[in-house]
Amino acid sequence: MFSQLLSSPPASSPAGAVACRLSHIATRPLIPSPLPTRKIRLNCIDYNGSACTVRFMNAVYRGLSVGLVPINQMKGNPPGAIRRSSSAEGQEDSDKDDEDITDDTLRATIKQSKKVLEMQKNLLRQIVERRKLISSIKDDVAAKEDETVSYNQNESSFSNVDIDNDEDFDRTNNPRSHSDSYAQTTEADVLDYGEETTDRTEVEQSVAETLGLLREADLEQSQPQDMLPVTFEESEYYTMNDEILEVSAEGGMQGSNEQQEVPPEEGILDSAPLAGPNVMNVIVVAAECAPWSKTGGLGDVVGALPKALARRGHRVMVVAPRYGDYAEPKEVGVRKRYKVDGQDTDVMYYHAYIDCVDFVFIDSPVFRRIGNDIYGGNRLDILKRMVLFCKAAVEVPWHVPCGGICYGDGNLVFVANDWHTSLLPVYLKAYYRDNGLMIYARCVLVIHNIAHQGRGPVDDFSYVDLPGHYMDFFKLYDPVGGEHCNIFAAGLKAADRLVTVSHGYAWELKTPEGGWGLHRIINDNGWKFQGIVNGIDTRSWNPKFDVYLQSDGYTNYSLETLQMGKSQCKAALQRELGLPVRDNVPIISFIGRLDDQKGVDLIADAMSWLVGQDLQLVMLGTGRPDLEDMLRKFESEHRDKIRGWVGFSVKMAHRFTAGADVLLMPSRFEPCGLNQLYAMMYGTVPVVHAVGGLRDTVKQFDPFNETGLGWTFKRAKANKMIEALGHCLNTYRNYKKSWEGLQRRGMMQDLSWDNAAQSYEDVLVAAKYQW
Ligand SMILES: Nc1ncnc2c1ncn2[C@@H]1O[C@H](COP(=O)(O)OP(=O)(O)O[C@H]2O[C@H](CO)[C@@H](O)[C@H](O)[C@H]2O)[C@@H](O)[C@H]1O
Repeated sequence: MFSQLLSSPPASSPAGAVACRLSHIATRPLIPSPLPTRKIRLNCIDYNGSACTVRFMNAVYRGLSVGLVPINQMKGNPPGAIRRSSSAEGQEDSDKDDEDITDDTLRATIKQSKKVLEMQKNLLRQIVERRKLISSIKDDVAAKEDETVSYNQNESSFSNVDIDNDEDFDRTNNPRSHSDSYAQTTEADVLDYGEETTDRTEVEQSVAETLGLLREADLEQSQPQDMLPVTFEESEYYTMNDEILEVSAEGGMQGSNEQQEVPPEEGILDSAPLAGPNVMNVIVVAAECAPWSKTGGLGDVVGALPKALARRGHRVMVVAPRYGDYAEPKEVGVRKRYKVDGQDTDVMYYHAYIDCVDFVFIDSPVFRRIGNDIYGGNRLDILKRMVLFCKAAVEVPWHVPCGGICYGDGNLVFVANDWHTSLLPVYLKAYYRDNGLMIYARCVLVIHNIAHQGRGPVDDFSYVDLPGHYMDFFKLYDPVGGEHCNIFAAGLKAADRLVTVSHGYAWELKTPEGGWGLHRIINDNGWKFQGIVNGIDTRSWNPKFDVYLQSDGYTNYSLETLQMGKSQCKAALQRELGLPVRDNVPIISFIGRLDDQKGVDLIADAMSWLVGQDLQLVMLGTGRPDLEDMLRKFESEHRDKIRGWVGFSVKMAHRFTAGADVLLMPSRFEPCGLNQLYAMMYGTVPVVHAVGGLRDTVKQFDPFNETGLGWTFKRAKANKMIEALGHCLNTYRNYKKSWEGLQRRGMMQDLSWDNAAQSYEDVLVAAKYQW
């Protein structure tokens, strides 16, 4: 099929660049026939050195390259019919067309193509400008609408403020508002050019689609049902007049001197796919995905890693439950039925395409209205939800057409996350691969936190709906739980590869203390296990672009404006929390789930020392009721120094990070930790327990060599934490230059997901070729 067209062009072929550039197409799954296409013409040179008009057949639509076929061979031929078709008729047509093409035609063609490219360049510039404009207008509007809880010392305490999850996510719309603004930009652009010729509109639309700008709804409105949008690949090479021009999706032709001030990581490729021939279909499956659903770091990872994989050229989908009425995802009109505990349960699918990633949400009554309590309910309720979710998720590549075409099961790797989706690799094996289906699909399982495993009595096995011999995957004995059914254990055994979120945690997981009963299984599967340190979403967690710093006296800042910007944010935070506004008092912050893991009790143990210092302590968290009460109590006892914000507020998490001088993370264990990474990005110096990912990411400050990023303490004990904090405060107060050095080194790191995505790609490739 297309591989015949695209592989091994004659060495002399001027079209070699086109062909080689698109060679990864051959590795993609087969596409359904008849292939829905929409005509867009690109004049270029074929393998024989002749001019030809090529037509993208839904080509590279939404990251999936499905074909590049010379238009003169499309006439009457199915997609598989290619230039060197053995069909006599095809050969005749082809020869005749070749003869018709003269040098003049070629010159005219090249001229026309140049015009088209110039037009694209202009359009791209306009899109970038409009997107900036619209998103700044939207941010202003959002900022005005944003509920601000102004603190009144005489009235209420912050510790009484519980932030409603949904409400907060509504206010946390920023990643989504970007996508909205894309969509609006596109609408505006399309309107502007509404009077133009069809050809031009097609090109513009394709460019807009390249940028991920068109929403599903836009496409439905603007095109006949049977025509799918076409697009140039995010960044494509065209051979023109022996020149290779690279069209950058961001700012027109590469090499242009224009400097655009836009947030990084917009999910838009500005170069050829970095993954090269390793381009794959990747489906990330998780119980939460920010900004739609988030209880902690898992949501952040699932919201960001897929975009980084997409930037490398992979076709990437995220599958998560639909907990609420999300604005962007639209129903795809597919309904499927799965058995859970003997009962038929219907699911529907919602889809949105944002930042080059397909987000698919599985809708069922069991997921609705639990957005504020994703892991709530009794053990069996949660288990049944996860059975349904995993059964549905594993079939998504067959049932959910993303951009009109299902992913299919070829060249496919699932990435499951934590125990909630550990049934996925088991189902993939038991239902499909054991039966000769989906034999090329693989599953990588990522461990974000081994403390939660989906443990239950052995009888729980009856709910997972698997053949009896699979019991061995689940049955586990350990001194704590006795003989029990362990969902995570089954996933670890069945997955093709295992990843955890830092090197330190990878090591800890192999120990009895760190493996929480699963260390033996992890050791047995050590050959397929490795650590990859998380990255961060440097668009939403970036002091330069942070939308939560654009109102209430906060300000965006960067390395260049660090001192002024940060002290303005500090003053704004003190004002917002009703603390004395003083620039020279250090603010220490804590953000996190209030549970054993995060070591908030160490802060309690150190309270008398803390309140004896000239400092301000601000804590944001939700979780165990006794720890929530503790926060409230600290605040009421030390109103001049301490604020304990009980609730989940993404806005306040950003503002704490920007306004504080120090982030305290006394976690007992920490697989990776994202808050310390966010803190460093904002010039906030971390003081952490040297464990798991915290040890990997926070290098101890060395005052003699002026190196390091913060302070670490080796044991999770209050006195050790106090010691580290003491050094930290001494440096803050007496060694301003060293302090600034710490801040700057933290901010200058590349903490983006791009590095981690590359390592994930290696794992995906290893899984793909593993039998
Ligand atoms: N009250 C609150 N209001 C608003 N935001 C709040 C909040 N409490 C926490 N958050 C946010 O939730 C996230 C927490 O992420 P972490 O990685 O620090 O921990 P978590 O234990 O949830 O994640 C697990 O998975 C991640 C991802 O792999 C690992 O980094 C980590 O070590 C592991 O325990 C951050 O974005 C933080 O700002």
